[in-house]
Amino acid sequence: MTIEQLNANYKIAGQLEFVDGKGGLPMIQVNSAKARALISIHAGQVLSYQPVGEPEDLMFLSEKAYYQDGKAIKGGAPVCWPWFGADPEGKGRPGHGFVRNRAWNVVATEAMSNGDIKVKLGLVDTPETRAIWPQSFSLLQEIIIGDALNLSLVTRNAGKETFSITQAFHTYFKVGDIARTKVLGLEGCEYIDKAGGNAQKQQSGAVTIESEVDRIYLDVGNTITIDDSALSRRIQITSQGSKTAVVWNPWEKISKEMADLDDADYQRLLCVETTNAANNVVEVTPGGECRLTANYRVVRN
Ligand SMILES: O=P(O)(O)OC[C@H]1O[C@H](O)[C@H](O)[C@@H](O)[C@@H]1O
Repeated sequence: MTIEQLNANYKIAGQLEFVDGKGGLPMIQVNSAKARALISIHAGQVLSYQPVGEPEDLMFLSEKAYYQDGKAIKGGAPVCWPWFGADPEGKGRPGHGFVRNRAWNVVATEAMSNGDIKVKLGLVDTPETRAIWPQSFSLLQEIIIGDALNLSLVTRNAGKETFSITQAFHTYFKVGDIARTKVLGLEGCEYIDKAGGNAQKQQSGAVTIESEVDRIYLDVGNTITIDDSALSRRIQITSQGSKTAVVWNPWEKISKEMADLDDADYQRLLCVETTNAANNVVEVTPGGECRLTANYRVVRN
């Protein structure tokens, strides 16, 4: 659909419109009484979210991000699906699955009675996706933009066999200064230290970032908080349908190596990802569905 057709079908006057985004990718701009947001239909990815009255975006979005078919957009809330991390079958398929670098469809937009804006984006299997992953599926992402940002990813098995998935909202949060940022809520959790030879360790106290951090926390609770003293804010992440969480910061060397990150970006980003990863594999039976939800809210004292 063209931008004109999308606007004719789904625009919400004064609050939501479709625009030609960077790289000519179609995007959704939300500007309501509660918040501003930018969503890329390509990749089904929220790129920006800022509640009214908050001085800063919640999300980090790289100045050097790619905006092209076949590439992931570095920043915002990428969707990793139907696997998190490297190809689980070692066949050389793309890391983090294949839905974060292809076009999704607009399913619906809605102005809710409480002033929130709801956007539904979808993706179903095609010959192209079945060549990568031989399953019939229907994926629906519900994005609710209000005082908080609520993301839900609903996986439906449209085939005849049970399939297994891992998945993530691989969200990049903006932080004022990584050296003054802590992650709370993971105290005492076991984690797989991907930057440390996949050793299993136990978290003692708050998570602080002083070098590359790439960890899958296991059996986590449903609330994790980013405490960012440089921006004087805390971001509360509440999840449902997830028993693992990933904390990632590339630190200096990887920031320099990644062409879609600026050298110093590790100082201003932190990924805290709501996941089904590692041992938290989810089975979806024919006709069945599973739902992964992440809710992001700025909390001030
Ligand atoms: O650069 P990407 O493919 O988006 O991946 C960025 C990072 O994502 C996750 O957090 C993984 O745990 C990391 O191992 C990976 O490096």
